[in-house]
Amino acid sequence: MSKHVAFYISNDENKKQLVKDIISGNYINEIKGLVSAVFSEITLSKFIEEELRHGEFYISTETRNSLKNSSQGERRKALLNYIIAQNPDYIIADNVLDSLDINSQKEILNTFCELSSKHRIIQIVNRGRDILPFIETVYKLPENKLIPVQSILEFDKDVPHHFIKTLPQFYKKNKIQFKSLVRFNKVFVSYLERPIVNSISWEIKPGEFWQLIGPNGSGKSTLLTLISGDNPKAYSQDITIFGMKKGSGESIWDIKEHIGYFSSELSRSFKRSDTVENMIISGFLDSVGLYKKPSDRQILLAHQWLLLLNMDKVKNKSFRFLSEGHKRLVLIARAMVKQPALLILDEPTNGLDDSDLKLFTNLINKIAKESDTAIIYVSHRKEEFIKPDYVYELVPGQNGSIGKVLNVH
Ligand SMILES: Nc1ncnc2c1ncn2[C@@H]1O[C@H](COP(=O)(O)OP(=O)(O)OP(=O)(O)O)[C@@H](O)[C@H]1O
Repeated sequence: MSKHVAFYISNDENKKQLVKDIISGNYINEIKGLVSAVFSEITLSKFIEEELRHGEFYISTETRNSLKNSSQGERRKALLNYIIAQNPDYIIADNVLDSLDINSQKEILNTFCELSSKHRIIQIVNRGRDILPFIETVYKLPENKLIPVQSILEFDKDVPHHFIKTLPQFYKKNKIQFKSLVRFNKVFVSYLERPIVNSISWEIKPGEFWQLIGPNGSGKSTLLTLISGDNPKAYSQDITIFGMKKGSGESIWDIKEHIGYFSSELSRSFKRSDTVENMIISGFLDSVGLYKKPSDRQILLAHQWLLLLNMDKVKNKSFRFLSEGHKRLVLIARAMVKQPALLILDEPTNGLDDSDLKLFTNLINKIAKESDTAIIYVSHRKEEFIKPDYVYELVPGQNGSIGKVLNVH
């Protein structure tokens, strides 16, 4: 078998099991008993858990921050440096380019290219375009059998991914009509005296579709937490959310009521075995699991979403056993059932395979077109299928990132 190989898998395949099987030498006999290191989200989550449990940093970032308080990109860079210091015989690299801005992608690619001259690299990948340049053979794993992929074109099979029905239009009685959803006026945030964002003036109006971009650590998630009410630093700033000035006595629920939220981490955090239908209905209550009897109207609306997603036949199945792509569709429906004024999508396509990516982005474009919900879509990748109305870019500087509205048309 060639030295550097990739396993091209879909979101349906069990990645944890695959990593175990690789390490135990089930697929590549020569690596049995050698020292491995795994570069993946799962490894990072384990280190973050250790940090929380023992209060000790096993890995720290360039800014000497804990992993928990670091941005996604900073975490990945820190993990790679840690792995290099361990000097393993081989590295299993899972979704290498996820969560990284273009410059960090280049940096990590270069590092992996250098590493490949000394260490065997085994890549796990679910997007054709992410296959590392030095990979010699790509395998698929139908029924756990290794089948070499003959041509890269195999990844671009054009499967139809449309949603035929229109979006459920079951409007809320007494729906509040906002003039403006989010208004930041010269917002400044620092952590431990390090300025993060500086003089951010940004307004989001009803129905607008914004993409928020900026390199790793530029403050994108920080801005989202200022909006969603999770960041106490918002109170000392001139921020108005849904017509309420921050610090004017509004509760976190006054804000959350109007926000639908989705991140790729969210789909991993649901570990209970709720049905697909209950999962959607729980979006009305912002709860994990369903503790109240839903109303007829709530059930009807959830069914309309199930029909739209073509998932009415699996409504009684456990959410946990859906493919990653289908889980995300259900979680978008969950975020949308209450017809929020604002839908926040934080790196929503991380880890999606080629096929699920198309399905997912089609749903987002449909929501942008057919509903009056405004969208903030945070992503590093230029998602070719996503068509925002506006792009807001965070540009880092010594005094924190400043914001720029880019012309997309
Ligand atoms: N609670 C905190 N304490 C200390 N530093 C923090 C905290 N939260 C965020 N930071 C720092 O603020 C900076 C901005 O982080 P943020 O997560 O907003 O960036 P980002 O643009 O979303 O990055 P990425 O794209 O990599 O996720 C980072 O350097 C991060 O380490």
